[in-house]
Amino acid sequence: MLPTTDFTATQAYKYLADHYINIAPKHLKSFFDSDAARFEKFSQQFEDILVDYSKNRIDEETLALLIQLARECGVGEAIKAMFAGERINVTENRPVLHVALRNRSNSPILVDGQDVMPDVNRVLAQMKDFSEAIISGSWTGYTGKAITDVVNIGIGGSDLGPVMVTEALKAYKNHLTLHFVSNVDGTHIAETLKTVNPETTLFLIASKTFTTQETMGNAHTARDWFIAAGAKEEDVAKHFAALSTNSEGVSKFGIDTKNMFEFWDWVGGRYSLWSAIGLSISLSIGFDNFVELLEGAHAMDNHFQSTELEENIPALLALIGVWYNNFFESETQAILPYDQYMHRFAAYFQQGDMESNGKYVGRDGKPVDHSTGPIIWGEPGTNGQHAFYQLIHQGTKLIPCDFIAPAQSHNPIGEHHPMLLSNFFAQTEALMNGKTEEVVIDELKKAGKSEEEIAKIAPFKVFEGNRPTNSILVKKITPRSLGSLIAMYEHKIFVQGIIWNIYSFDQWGVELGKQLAGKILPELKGDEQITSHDGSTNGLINQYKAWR
Ligand SMILES: O=P(O)(O)OC[C@H]1O[C@@H](O)[C@H](O)[C@@H](O)[C@@H]1O
Repeated sequence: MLPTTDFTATQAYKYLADHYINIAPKHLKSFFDSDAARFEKFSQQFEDILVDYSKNRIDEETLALLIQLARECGVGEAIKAMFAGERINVTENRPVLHVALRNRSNSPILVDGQDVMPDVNRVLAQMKDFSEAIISGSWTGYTGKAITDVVNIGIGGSDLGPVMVTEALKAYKNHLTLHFVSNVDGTHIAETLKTVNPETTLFLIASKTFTTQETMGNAHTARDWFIAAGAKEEDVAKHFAALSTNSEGVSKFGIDTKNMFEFWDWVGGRYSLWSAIGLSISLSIGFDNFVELLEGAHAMDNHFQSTELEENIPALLALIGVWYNNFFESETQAILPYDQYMHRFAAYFQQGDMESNGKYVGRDGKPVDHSTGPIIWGEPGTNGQHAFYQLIHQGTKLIPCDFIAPAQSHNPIGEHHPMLLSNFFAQTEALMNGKTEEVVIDELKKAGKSEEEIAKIAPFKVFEGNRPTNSILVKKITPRSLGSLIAMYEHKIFVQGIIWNIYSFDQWGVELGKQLAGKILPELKGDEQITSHDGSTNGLINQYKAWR
């Protein structure tokens, strides 16, 4: 079971609080000035991924204390408990075993004495056969034509992972066109259906619970559209498949359970892209590439499981995050991929991180007395540079940033990639070093400005720097390296949840809004005035009724 250590009561926390007083006034630049080997000391390479965390406001003592903190909080024991299939998702009484989905070593993982690997392998084999049949065209639609378009209907974890990965690995994509419908806003499904042909479209209804309002609404609309186009009930089997844990719900919807790709309640929605939920990935890039993605994640799992904390990449990233979150009191964490294909990576980890660690109740059932999960955000470079980097460079908030870039581009056109990478390198350097007043004045003098002009403008051109970043340089974004990267962030989130003494694998916080929407929906039907809510909610509903 997981420990319930109050992390602010640990010895290491107290040491870190004192140590922070020494580190806070130091400029990041000075750490490099005083240690020629800093890059070697504060970077780790895992396969084709180099993680450089040397541009952080840490020294060797900081890391040693953070590692002591991890030990006092039982991170090592927690890792063992997760991989052993213990029910560490206590509030839902479930194990947390997305690692089993990519357990390529096939070593047994027991849940209640039962090895889960035969089931995992069975569904993988089913995904392989299905993907091959669809891709090769041997699976045909109701008029005998091969499938050309795949529409994944799902939301949250049943959407974001497949979207992010199929986009990130677009360079590996085959002839199938992928579409993703998530929003219950009718516009999403309507605009998608305009672009596809019922005879050649496969719908994947992706929902762990098969009860999610948005997904069920979109799935029914897709089915009605399919039938209205001239297909018969019995044709549904050729065009609809379900990715779910709920076989009863799937049959009720009218999908033959032969077309159901199963997963299990020990797979969290936001950790499910490795499961049957990844079928759209396998269809888009082929099953062999999907397996490569799993292999990459498995390699990172092995690293995470067997490497001492001092060299454990997910743990180190987690600890550095805790340092900023709880000692520097930074509120957010930016994820900035310098890779256009990875344009949904930050959005994916908004769910991954914020749904996991956005909690104020500790594992002891009491409100915590410290800050927990950060606000995750980001956009691909260089777009972000021309939008929000101003605040990162000169704003009043400390924003730790992860910069991610591939050394090799899938589209090495002219000078584009060196241009992109020059920005990747320049930004972290600029954020660290800043620009002193002296340099600014010198530049202005050289530009022929008068003393008076210089005095007026110089303060605005100074950058204080000292802004921390991690740089994650990947040789190339391949299915394998992407798998490792995703797993790296998943485990980082896990370690932080353990340290913050919260449960990272439930999501009760999304329930209240759903419940209230369920109550409000029938109230929207008639024309009568609504008075059952507070003044604001009543006023808004009644105005909606007047205007619709
Ligand atoms: O896959 P399902 O059951 O339709 O759920 C979709 C999403 O539903 C949300 O309510 C949950 O917060 C997410 O974690 C989940 O991924």
